[in-house]
Amino acid sequence: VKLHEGETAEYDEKPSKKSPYTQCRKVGNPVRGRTQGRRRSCTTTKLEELEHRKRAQRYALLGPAVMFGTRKTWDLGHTPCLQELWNKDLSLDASSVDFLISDGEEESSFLTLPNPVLQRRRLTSDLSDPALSDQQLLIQALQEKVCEFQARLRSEDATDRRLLLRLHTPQVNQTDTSQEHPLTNQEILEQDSQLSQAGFTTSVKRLSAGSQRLQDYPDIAAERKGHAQPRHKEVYQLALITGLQTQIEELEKKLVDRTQEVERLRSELGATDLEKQLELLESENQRLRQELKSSSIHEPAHTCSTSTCPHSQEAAALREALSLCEERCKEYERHMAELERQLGERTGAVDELHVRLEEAGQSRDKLQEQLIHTEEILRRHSAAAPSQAMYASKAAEAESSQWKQALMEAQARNQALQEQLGVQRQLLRELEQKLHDSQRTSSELRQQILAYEGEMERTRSQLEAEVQSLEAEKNRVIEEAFVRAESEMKAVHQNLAGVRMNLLTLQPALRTLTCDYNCLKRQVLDFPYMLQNAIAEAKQEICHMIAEVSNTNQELLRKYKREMNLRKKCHNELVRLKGNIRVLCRVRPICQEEAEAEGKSVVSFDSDDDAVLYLSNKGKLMAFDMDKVFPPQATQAEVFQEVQSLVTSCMDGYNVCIFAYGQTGSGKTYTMEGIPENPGINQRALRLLFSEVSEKMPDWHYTITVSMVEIYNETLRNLLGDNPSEKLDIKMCPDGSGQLYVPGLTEFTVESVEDINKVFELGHMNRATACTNLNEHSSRSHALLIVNVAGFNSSTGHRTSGKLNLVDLAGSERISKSGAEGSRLREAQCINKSLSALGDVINALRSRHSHVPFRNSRLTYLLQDSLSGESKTLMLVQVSPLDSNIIESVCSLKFAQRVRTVELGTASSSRRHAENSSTSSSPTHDSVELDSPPITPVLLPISRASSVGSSLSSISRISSTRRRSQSQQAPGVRV
Ligand SMILES: Nc1ncnc2c1ncn2[C@@H]1O[C@H](COP(=O)(O)OP(=O)(O)OP(=O)(O)O)[C@@H](O)[C@H]1O
Repeated sequence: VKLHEGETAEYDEKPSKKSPYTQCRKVGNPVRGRTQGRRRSCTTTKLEELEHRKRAQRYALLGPAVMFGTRKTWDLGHTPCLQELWNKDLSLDASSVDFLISDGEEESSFLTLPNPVLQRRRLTSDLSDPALSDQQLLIQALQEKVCEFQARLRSEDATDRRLLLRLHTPQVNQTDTSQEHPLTNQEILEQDSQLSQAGFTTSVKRLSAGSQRLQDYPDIAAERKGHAQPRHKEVYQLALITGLQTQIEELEKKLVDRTQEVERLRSELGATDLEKQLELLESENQRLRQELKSSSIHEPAHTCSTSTCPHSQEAAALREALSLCEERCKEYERHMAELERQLGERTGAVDELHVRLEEAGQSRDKLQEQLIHTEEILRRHSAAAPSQAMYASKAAEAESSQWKQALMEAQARNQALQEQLGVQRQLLRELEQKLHDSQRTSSELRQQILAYEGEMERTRSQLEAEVQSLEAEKNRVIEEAFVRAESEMKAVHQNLAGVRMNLLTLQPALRTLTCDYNCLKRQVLDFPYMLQNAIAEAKQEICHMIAEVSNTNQELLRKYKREMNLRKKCHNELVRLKGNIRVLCRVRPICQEEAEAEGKSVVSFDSDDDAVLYLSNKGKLMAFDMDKVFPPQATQAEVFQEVQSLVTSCMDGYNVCIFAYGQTGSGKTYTMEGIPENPGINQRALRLLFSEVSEKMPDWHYTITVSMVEIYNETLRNLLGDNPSEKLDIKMCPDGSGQLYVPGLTEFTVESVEDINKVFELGHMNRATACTNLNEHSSRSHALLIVNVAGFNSSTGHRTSGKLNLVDLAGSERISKSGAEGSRLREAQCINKSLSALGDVINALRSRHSHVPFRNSRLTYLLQDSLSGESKTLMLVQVSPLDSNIIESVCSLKFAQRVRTVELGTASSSRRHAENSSTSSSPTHDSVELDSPPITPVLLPISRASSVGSSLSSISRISSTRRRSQSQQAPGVRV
């Protein structure tokens, strides 16, 4: 501070309007060629200046602001020249550097330039002046800003400039060879170096060059020399402007870069590719269109030629496909046009961006021009007055802020444009993708079109070949037809000649025929009237005859009904006469194993009488008389035909009982149930009932219900119930009707054969579940199928109720023979007891006992209503033809014959014999005397023979006679 003050004092002691630089020059000039005294004083001054410069060098190291004020050329302040220098900055050569150093002045004068540090100190001292303090503060602020702005710009050029300076240093040294100031040059170089390092070298050089220009205007220079300090301010302002220019340049560069980048991106984004693709697609579309046109041109002719061809349908299909392809092509063309339009829009947007960029460039140029203009104004104003300079600098600062704002806006615009560019790029990518898709689709379509074309070509060739062949065929046929026509024409001509000849001869005949025709015509005209009369007469006759026939029919129907009633009465009378119990015998065939084992049948038949059965027992022939005997070859149908009249009786309200009796294995179950492929009486009876029911419709309505029970060891089981093991009981109806019923017995209403099959299946299944061995179990139990038939005549209101009991009895067995014990013995005892009870009941019934022992067994108790009253009973005795079973066969046959004989006896004698034989009529085989010969009259307790006093032969004869008379009556009697 002392030094500054001292220096300031020094300058204050020499108040002058000239700048220190001018002062120095004026002081320095006499040094070279004037008086010694003056040289001495000048030497002293130089020494002081050197001292100052040393100090300034030290201060120059403090920072760029200090260094900035150390060069003498900073007071030039010619803005245009500065601009020129700026523009020519890179073209500085050795001469300019030389000029920079020597600038046409003496080395001493250069060296005696006032120290900028002193000048700065002068400025600092000026701060004490209140009038200039604001201005100086503003200038200092501007200086700092300029320093900041220029620091970046100058750092790039610093190295180059320094190198240039060093290259020209020898010249400078040569120029400044003054012996008096050997260290001054070195110091200057050091200063330059330091300035270069600080980035101000360029500005200094420019300013040095400007000083040269300043010398071209001596008056202005002189004036400015007198205002050293204001010039420094101008320099600062210029530096500020320079900094702003630098920024503008940078922004310009950025703009240029962005523009180039936009261009590059445009090229990279494939605008040209898109255009190429568009061109390709357009050319492809053009080609396809031409192909389609050509194909459509060829198509009609082809169609016409092949309209009658069998391939026309195929061709039509191909044409259809082709039209579809055309439509698709059109659609893709439209799509392409849309894409082109979008591309045009994108191109327009890019052009618009270009325009905006150009506008930005123009605005930038305008800003530059404004800047130049402002600089000029500033320069002028700075030259005019410091206050104006300050104002100008303020304005420049304000403008610079505006420029900054403008630049920021430009940057923002640029950013927005870049974003738009990104969007456009994305859109272009999408369009590119769409174009790829379109290309792919068009290629596929092209392939399809090619395929169709190939197909059409093939079809066309085929059609052409066919057309050719057809034409050849046509020509051949035409030729043949022509030849044939010619020959026919010849024949026709010949015929025509003959016909002409005939015509001449036929004319008289024609006249005759015409007469005949006229006669016939008259007759034809009269014919409708005649026909009408004849029809009316015929109608009358027909009506008369129909009435007669109708009357006859009525009479016949009445007679038929009367006869039917008579027949029914006769049938019932016949049954009554025959007895309500009929006995049939069936001999089962010998199976293969039995034939192989024994192969001997002891049964024989009378060929003249089918009611007699012979048994050969130990060489003696035993004859048994039955109502009918079925030999082994008798079929199920034949057996059923014999019993069907009884079955239909239940529809008239009778109770019917059909039971099969015989030893085990004699064929009882086969006869009653049969086998699935050849059903027995049970199923056939129900089928017959169904057919009768349908026949009697609609006068009669019948309801058929079915129950199935089993009697095993005197226990009643419900075979159609949910629990077949449950024991049932037989009870008397509480209504006092005397009817029996079984509480809990299941009844099924059946209406079809399917229902019957289901019922039988269920009963069979329940019977099987109740035992371990069904066959054995079935042999030891009685199976009953109970069918109730209830009828109602809707016209007469008459009701009927009948019951059909179909019984498969357990097999009779000789206990003494089988030697059964335990449970088997009990089973046999139960079976024998029930069979004995059955025999007793039958005997009592046929003997018309007042008491019939129905309750002696479950079986007879259950069959009570079917065995008593008006009920009808049929016993089927099953016999085995084997010799090993002859005893059982004899017992069974004897039992059957007793039953039948009792029935045929007189009532009184029957009753008597029945009473006498009530115990002996039991069918148990143990009662048969096997050792004694089975003489029939003896064994028959109350035989028909005893009543009529005849032998076996007489019995057979009588039986045969009855059978024959019965069979003679049968056609009219049987229902
Ligand atoms: N008329 C016939 N034609 C052909 N085979 C028969 C005939 N009668 C019986 N059979 C056969 O003889 C065998 C015994 O018959 P089935 O079982 O009907 O005797 P069963 O008297 O019912 O015996 P069980 O008292 O033990 O029940 C069976 O195999 C059966 O098919």
